[in-house]
Amino acid sequence: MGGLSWISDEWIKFFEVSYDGIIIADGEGRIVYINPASERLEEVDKDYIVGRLARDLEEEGIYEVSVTVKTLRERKPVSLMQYKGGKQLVITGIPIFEDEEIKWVYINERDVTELNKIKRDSEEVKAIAEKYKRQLEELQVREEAKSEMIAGSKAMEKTAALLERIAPTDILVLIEGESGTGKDVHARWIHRHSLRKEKPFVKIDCGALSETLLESELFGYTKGAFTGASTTGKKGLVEAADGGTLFLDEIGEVPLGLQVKLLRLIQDKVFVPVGSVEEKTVDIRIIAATNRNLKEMIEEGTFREDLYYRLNVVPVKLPPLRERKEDLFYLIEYFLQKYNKKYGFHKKIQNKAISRLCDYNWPGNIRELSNVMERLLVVVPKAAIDAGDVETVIGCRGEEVIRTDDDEEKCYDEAFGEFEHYYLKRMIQVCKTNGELAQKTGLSASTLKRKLRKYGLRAKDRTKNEP
Ligand SMILES: Nc1ncnc2c1ncn2[C@@H]1O[C@H](COP(=O)(O)OP(=O)(O)OP(=O)(O)O)[C@@H](O)[C@H]1O
Repeated sequence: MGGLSWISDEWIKFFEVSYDGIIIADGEGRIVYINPASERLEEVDKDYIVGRLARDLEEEGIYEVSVTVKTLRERKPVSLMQYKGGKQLVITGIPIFEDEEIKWVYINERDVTELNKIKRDSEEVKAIAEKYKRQLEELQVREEAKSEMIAGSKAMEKTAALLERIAPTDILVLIEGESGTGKDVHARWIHRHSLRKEKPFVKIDCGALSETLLESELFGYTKGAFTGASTTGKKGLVEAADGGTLFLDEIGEVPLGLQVKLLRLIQDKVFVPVGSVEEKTVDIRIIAATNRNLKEMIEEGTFREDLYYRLNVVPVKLPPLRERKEDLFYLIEYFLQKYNKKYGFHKKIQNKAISRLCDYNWPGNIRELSNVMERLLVVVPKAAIDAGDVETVIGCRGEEVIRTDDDEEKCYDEAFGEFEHYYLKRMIQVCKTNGELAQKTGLSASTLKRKLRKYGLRAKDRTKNEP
């Protein structure tokens, strides 16, 4: 091994099996050792290289740029990137000094072709994923824009006209309506027709989370704000909505403690992340929605009056479907087309079937109608849906439908009792509070209490005054 006789054979064995190329030159730049990996990477023969001066090999073109020459010249570690036979090599030269003179130059050569390919591939995969994500988002926006908001009845036409006027402003909107009446659809419509439409629309269901979780989801938290908090902290949804719209769904479910913080956000557009003392400012439009009677909640002391008046600048009331039967015809037609298109059908619906749909009370509102229409189209193997098919599909809900086929067998009291039982059960599902139940049924608290007991029904009320 020439000038390397001072290195033990054991060490040379390590060099020989190294995957990296290793070259050692002396202080004059004469190659004294080259390992098999370097021969392979540089496509050279050690018998031709060892004993030769690096600068001669550079002149001969064996090495395009000799790292040995460069290291000797610069007297410090040098790194170069070179291409050889389709390979990409990173070559590093390290001078080893003795009495301030360079005694040896140690050269390490690493093939980074695969590494770079993996990096390039992963960048390409990332770019493709990004592209698809963008396309998906665009598609979603277009789909959303396409999804119409059907408003056939006079009441809903008025609401639509109001929304058109207020959408381009930043005015606060409070949407009230039972579950499934279209609060989400209306909030998204306002955003899509606002000046913020290119910015995010962020929805949070305030009823789905505990107070602590809701606060950290909304306002985010700083690192280590609580046990289990991420070490980096987390941005909240309020910040995610910056520039766009924040849709606070089920606002009536926000606990009193958090209502003060929401008031501050609505009034001054400022908030404080959990665990922080610094206020942050955002530019957001707020739309809130509820299926609770907030006025009643104020009386009960469970909703702040100041927050209610702040939110309720423009109230949008969405009546239940049973109170706007005119819309039903348009909605039936809309869902018929929608699901025909989705499943590639050309099904029709007979007038008697429409009239049967109109008889139904729709406690689940438009969401229920949408589900029923989809089921009808999918499960009925006929070109035209008839009244019997509607009976079958709605009847699948068991006791939700009053069976009339054997009414003639019953006395008045029995038939009426069945109806009353069904009616009260439905109303309990629809009404959120006992006050609302009393108001909608027109029954006094004591009568309600008696009748509910008679049928073994329980109001799922959250108010204190049980009837
Ligand atoms: N005016 C409408 N035109 C067409 N489809 C509608 C309309 N309103 C609601 N829908 C449809 O009805 C379903 C329920 O609507 P949405 O989720 O907006 O109701 P919601 O009042 O927000 O319900 P919840 O209170 O349960 O969240 C959705 O599938 C929606 O697409």
